[in-house]
Amino acid sequence: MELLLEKFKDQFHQLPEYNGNFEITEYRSPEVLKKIFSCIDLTSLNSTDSTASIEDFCNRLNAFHHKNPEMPLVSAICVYPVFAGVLKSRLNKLDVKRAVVAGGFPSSQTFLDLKVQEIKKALELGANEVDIVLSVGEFLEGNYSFVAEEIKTIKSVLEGHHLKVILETGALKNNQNIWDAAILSMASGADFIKTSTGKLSPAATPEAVWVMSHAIKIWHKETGKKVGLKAAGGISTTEDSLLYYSIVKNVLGDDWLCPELFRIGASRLANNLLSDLAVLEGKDFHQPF
Ligand SMILES: O=C[C@H](O)COP(=O)(O)O
Repeated sequence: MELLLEKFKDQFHQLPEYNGNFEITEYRSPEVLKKIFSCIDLTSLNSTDSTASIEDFCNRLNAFHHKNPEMPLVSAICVYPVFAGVLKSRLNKLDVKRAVVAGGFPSSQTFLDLKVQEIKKALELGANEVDIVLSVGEFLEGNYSFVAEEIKTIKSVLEGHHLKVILETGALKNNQNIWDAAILSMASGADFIKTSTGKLSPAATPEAVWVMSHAIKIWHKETGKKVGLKAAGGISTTEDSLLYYSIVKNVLGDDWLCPELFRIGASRLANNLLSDLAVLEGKDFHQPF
């Protein structure tokens, strides 16, 4: 793994300076807002979540789509693993992914066999996407092979379902580490790389997403593989989401702007997008989420 990271270091040093100049006003249209809505992993990750509250969450999604069939579906509902069965039973009529955060989320500080057991159990209950957190402490110590082996082991039990690896960019200290964590995760089988758990500050930042987008671009150039990007944590306004949309569009291009390759994980964004869409289209969505 060290050799691989070394090989990609040169490309990191050749990145242009990050200047933060990403246009968003030109993208503020119903079409783009709907596209972003379709890329949301609608998230509920609260200590207070319960079977009843997640059932209610699913019922609200079902009711919203029943009332607004012209609206795209969100990409996924993302919950704790213990609720995977609720998603399976309550969302069986909607074509949305059933995502769980697993593997000792959000710290990742537990034994690999327990991580695997938790994930297998969630899959049995009906999860079909899994978000895990990279072992940040071991990564910062330079134990790259250990971190990579964990990800590979988890990927091997997923039966082809998508694995999203959370880098927890806010804990990685600098862009070189973000780049290395992105390359390590992609080399170990991540289908998506994701910025943050949302449980630590800073969460997603435009600069981290810019670095990760470039890593994905280089990885695609070198290997031919398209890895997705998920920005998550603290993204709540339409403006925030347009900024991430703009960064991905500028670095990776339109090909990446689809639910297969771009996600925004958020617990508060959907309502705000819908109320801005309501203003643009003269509708009323009643803040359903
Ligand atoms: O994975 C998703 C994040 O935990 C969501 O964070 P958020 O609650 O700040 O939107």
